[in-house]
Amino acid sequence: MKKILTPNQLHLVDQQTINKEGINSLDLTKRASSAALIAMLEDFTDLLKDPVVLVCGKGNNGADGLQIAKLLQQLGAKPLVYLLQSAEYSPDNLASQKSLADILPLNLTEEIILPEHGFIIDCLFGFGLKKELGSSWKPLIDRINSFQGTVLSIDMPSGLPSDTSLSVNSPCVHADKVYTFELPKWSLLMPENAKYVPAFRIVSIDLEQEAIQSLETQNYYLGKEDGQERIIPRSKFSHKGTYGHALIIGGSLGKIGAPLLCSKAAMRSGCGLLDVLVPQCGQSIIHTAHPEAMLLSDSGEEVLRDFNLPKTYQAIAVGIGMGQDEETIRGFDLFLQSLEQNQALVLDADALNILAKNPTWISNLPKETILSPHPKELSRLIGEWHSDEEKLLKAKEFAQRHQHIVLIKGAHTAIVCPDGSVYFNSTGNPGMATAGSGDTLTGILVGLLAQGMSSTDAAILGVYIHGYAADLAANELSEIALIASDIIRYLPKAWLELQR
Ligand SMILES: NC(=O)C1=CN([C@@H]2O[C@H](COP(=O)(O)OP(=O)(O)OC[C@H]3O[C@@H](n4cnc5c(N)ncnc54)[C@H](OP(=O)(O)O)[C@@H]3O)[C@@H](O)[C@H]2O)[C@@H](O)CC1
Ligand SMILES: [K+]
Repeated sequence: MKKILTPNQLHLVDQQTINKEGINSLDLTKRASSAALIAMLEDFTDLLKDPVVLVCGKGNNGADGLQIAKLLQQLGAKPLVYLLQSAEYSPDNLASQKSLADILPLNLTEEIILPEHGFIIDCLFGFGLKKELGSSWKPLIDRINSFQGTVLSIDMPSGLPSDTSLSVNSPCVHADKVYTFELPKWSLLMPENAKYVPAFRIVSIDLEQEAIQSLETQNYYLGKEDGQERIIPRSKFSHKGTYGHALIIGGSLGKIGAPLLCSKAAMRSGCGLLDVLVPQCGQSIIHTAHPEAMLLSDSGEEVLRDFNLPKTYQAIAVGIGMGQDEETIRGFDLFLQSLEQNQALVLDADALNILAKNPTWISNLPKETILSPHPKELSRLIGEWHSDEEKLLKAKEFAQRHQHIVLIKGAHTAIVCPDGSVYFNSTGNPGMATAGSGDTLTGILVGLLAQGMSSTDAAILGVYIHGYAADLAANELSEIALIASDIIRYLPKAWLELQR
């Protein structure tokens, strides 16, 4: 997994890379620039043929821009290069200026000339931005944002501080894509910054891994290897008992689809045996639609009432489609009280709503329960927030206080752990914003927990593979047409790909 570091830490890693390799800062800037250009050319082949304007600042982000301009010239392109007028350029910036013949002066009072189409490469500020940009920057940033072509930002969209969220009123480049060096930056992952960063690509520049390892952080970005290394291998002499017995509790009249999706996803994630506890109205539905699952009977006709568990389970998921009938709430309370402290548990949907209304019941949850709320359910649990940062802080405070895992679902779902670590997911797409998507995640989680995985590992692998299956599905079916059943349908492919 990749660490998410602060600007000071990033500077340190740059410095240690320079020291360890015995190179100078300009060498690293050149390396970064050519890596960024290669990535941009892979994504936008027209970059060599359409008009390109580089807008460069006075620091090393600007130096990157000047070096990219030089490389573009060497490839036969004729980019326009604007450089911010300043009395204090960084040394790399000054050195890079020398290698370019035609540099146009950029000052905040004069409008830059832009072509009708093509590209702007935004190199005004990278992670060196110390605070939000003042209003004097607004005309220039507005001009860039009014450009009809494609805006590519180097390292950061200029104006977006890398380690905090931006206040709504400060000027900031709305990039079409950001090419960020080596490690993802905190603010690129915040949903409220989506308008500045609709997409980003991490460009490796071979920074010193030892230096990165030595730095402390609680924030991580998940990659494929993090999913891969958590996969449970299946042994030749194993049997269904080896892979755990899971239980799914949920459903109510009109909402039997939720536990059905959940149970299918659980078995498609490798658990050996699965029981489903639904009210009577759902039993034949589950039996017919998911013959691999076994049914437990509840005396409730339309809603769950008994929560009567005849045996013990390696993992239980509860809440999906359950509703909040008085009888269900009473049964759920008794169920919580009956749980062993080491019971692996996932709570979703109405289980969370009931908990939010009865916060003292939270103390009955086994440690490291995974809570998988959608945003409304999350706010009922942790209270309202005014920014992504506040949301994360509140979720973290909740996770640490109660020693549970809280999922903040969305683009880059955050897995907030009891020790304060936060893992941001890298898979998934907007096609997942559809009914039943959360039920499939809960199914995957309980399926993994049943196999004996720790809650943190199950959350990391579960969230990753859920998004990965949805990405494979969207590639073939489109984000628009994607439905939750497709995520389950593509789980086998996702597991195969992840095992490669
Ligand atoms: N060898 C390396 O280090 C490598 C670095 N790399 C590249 O360098 C970038 C980091 O470079 P950087 O540290 O020079 O910072 P950068 O983002 O260019 O901006 C700093 C300038 O902005 C100014 N400034 C700040 N806030 C401001 C504000 N609110 N309003 C106005 N001005 C403000 C600040 O001025 P000051 O306040 O210090 O006077 C300073 O002049 C990084 O993102 C990556 O692209 C890669 O090539 C890999 C190798
Ligand atoms: K930039």
